[in-house]
Amino acid sequence: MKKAMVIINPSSGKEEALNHLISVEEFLRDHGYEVSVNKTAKVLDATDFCISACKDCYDLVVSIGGDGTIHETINGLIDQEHRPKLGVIPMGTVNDFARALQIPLNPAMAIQTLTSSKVKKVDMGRLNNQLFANVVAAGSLAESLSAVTSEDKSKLGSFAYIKEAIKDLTSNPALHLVIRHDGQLWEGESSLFLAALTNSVGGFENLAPDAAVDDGLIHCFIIKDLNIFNTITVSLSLLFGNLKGHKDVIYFTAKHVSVSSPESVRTNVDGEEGPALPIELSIIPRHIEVIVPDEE
Ligand SMILES: Nc1ncnc2c1ncn2[C@@H]1O[C@H](COP(=O)(O)OP(=O)(O)OP(=O)(O)O)[C@@H](O)[C@H]1O
Repeated sequence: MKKAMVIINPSSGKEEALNHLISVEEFLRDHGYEVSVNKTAKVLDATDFCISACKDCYDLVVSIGGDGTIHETINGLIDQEHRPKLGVIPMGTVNDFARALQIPLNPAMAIQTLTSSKVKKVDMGRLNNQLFANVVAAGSLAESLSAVTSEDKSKLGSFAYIKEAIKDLTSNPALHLVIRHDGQLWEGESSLFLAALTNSVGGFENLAPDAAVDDGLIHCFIIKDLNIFNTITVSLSLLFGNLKGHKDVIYFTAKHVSVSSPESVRTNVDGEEGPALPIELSIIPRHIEVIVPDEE
């Protein structure tokens, strides 16, 4: 019999994940799976559950939660001989990973995709010794994005990030960053460095419109030191999907990137607080298999 492990974060989004648990279990059982359910209670529980799913040769791991839960789940796949397929029921406030893969944000519809015959091989990023699925951000802005409250995200959606960004860019100085990418060097003052694997970042599905989930590339944006006027124009470019065309934004793609700073700088990884600089980023092409909706 096929085996599915459900990893559910009851605290994600508006704390409604548990309302959908029985439907997920019933749907999987009706489709021939033996189902085990693991509820997360604290940081890294999802990673530990996913490691045991790999060791016990599960066919499928279903992550019910937000991008942070997916981040912790995929980190259980590192260096495992057997890697189950991943199914996603988006229950977070932003759900970038689901958006990028066109997985329905409506939970009842997302459940139906779990038996889709379409499986997509998706790139993963490696940051030092962990994986990331969506985005790494560094700079004072990244630190304040980590501080966006769940309450604000639920109320304002992606605009919670714009609100925090404008507050940050108008009050904090830019940082000195040293960025090496595929043999090239950029050094200067920057308000934010972003490395994206998918088109959707912070709920803005247009942030990196060229980023395909399986293109083997890290899509990088260096946002230079901004004054208040440029902060507004950069925010508008972001909204209208032309961030890379803004005169104060440097855009490039790479397979290896290192970021360091003489200052003490923290990062944000897949929406959660990440390690301090320096960081090394690389791409692991088509590393995990995600169940996505069948073609219309
Ligand atoms: N039972 C729990 N109570 C509180 N926090 C939890 C629990 N289980 C896991 N966590 C933590 O929740 C965070 C992940 O939340 P997740 O990102 O899934 O939801 P979200 O923040 O609402 O969604 P999004 O990232 O899409 O905005 C991780 O830091 C994880 O360690």
